[in-house]
Amino acid sequence: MSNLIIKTSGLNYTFSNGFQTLKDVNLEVPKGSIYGFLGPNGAGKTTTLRLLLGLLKKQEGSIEVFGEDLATNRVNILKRLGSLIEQPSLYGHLTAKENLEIYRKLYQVSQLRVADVLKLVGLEDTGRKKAKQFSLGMKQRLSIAISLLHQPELLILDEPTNGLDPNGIIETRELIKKLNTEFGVTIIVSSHILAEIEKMATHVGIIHKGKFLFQGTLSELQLMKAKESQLQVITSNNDTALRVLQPQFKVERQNGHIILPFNNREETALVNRILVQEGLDVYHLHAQQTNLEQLFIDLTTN
Ligand SMILES: Nc1ncnc2c1ncn2[C@@H]1O[C@H](COP(=O)(O)OP(=O)(O)OP(=O)(O)O)[C@@H](O)[C@H]1O
Repeated sequence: MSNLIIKTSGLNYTFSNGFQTLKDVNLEVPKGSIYGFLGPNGAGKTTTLRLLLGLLKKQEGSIEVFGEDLATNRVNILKRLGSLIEQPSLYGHLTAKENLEIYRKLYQVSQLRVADVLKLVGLEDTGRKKAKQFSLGMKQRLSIAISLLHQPELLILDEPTNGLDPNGIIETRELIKKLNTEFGVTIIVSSHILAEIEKMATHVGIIHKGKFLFQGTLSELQLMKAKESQLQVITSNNDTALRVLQPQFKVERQNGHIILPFNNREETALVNRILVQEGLDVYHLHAQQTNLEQLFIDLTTN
C-alpha cells in the first residue's frame, strides 16, 4: 500500500462564475508528514482543502484519503480526520472544558477525552477562565482541541496562524509539531508565509494561480535552490583572484565582488586555500544561502 495519506490526481475546479481556481492539482501527502501547503492569497489552497473535506463538490480528477476514494467513502474518511477550515464557534462565556464538553456530546466521544485534549493543547490549567478572556493563541489551541476530540489520524488546518500575535504563532506551531512527533498525526497546514512553513514542515507543496509549482521534502526544496546559490568573494586583488580561480571554477566579476556557484562547504574551503596560497588577503567569503522567502518569490513569479 502507498504511504500517501492524501493523493489527488488531476484536480480541476471552476467556480460558477467561470473562474478556474485549480488546474491539474496532484497533491501527495505522505503518512506521518507535516505538509506545508504554501501559496499566496487566492492561490487555491482553501479550495483544495474544501474539496478534500467534501465541502465542495469535486468536478474533475480523483481524491483519495487513507487510500479510499472520497467520492464513495466520505463518511468513513471524515471519521478519521480533523479539520479547522473555518473557525469553530467558541462559546466566550464558557470555559475551555465546557466548550469541549459541548462538542464532545455532538461528536459522541468519551468524556475522558476532554481532559486528554485539554492537556494535549496545554489548556489543562485554565480552570474557571472563560474563553473570551483567552489570548488569540489559546483560542486557536482550543479550536484545535475540538478538532482532536475524535483522535484523528489526519489534521487539515487552513492558515492556523493567520491573525495570531507572535506568541500565538509560536504556540500553534509548537502544538502542530508536538501532535506530529509525539502522536503521529499527519498534518496538512496551509500558509502564505514561507518562513512559517519552513519552521515546521517536513514536506512542501507550492501552489500559485491554481497550479502546483513544487512538491517535495523541505530539504529537496532547499537543495534545488542551493544549486543556484552563489559564493561571494572579495580579496586584496580581485584580478588575480579571478585568474587563479578560473581554471577550476565558473567565476565572474560582479559589483566589486567575484562570484562563483556555491556547491558545498568543501569547495568554499578550497577557494579560500587557492587564494591564500596565491598570497591574497581574503576579506570576504560568503555563501549566499538561498533563503526560502526568495525561493518562494522565484517560484511564484516565474
Ligand atoms: N465562491 C467563489 N466564487 C468564485 N471565486 C471564488 C470563490 N471562492 C474562491 N474564489 C476564487 O478562487 C481563488 C482561490 O481562492 P482560495 O480561497 O482557494 O485561495 P487561497 O489560496 O486559500 O487564498 P486565501 O488565503 O486568500 O483564502 C481566488 O481567486 C478566489 O477569489
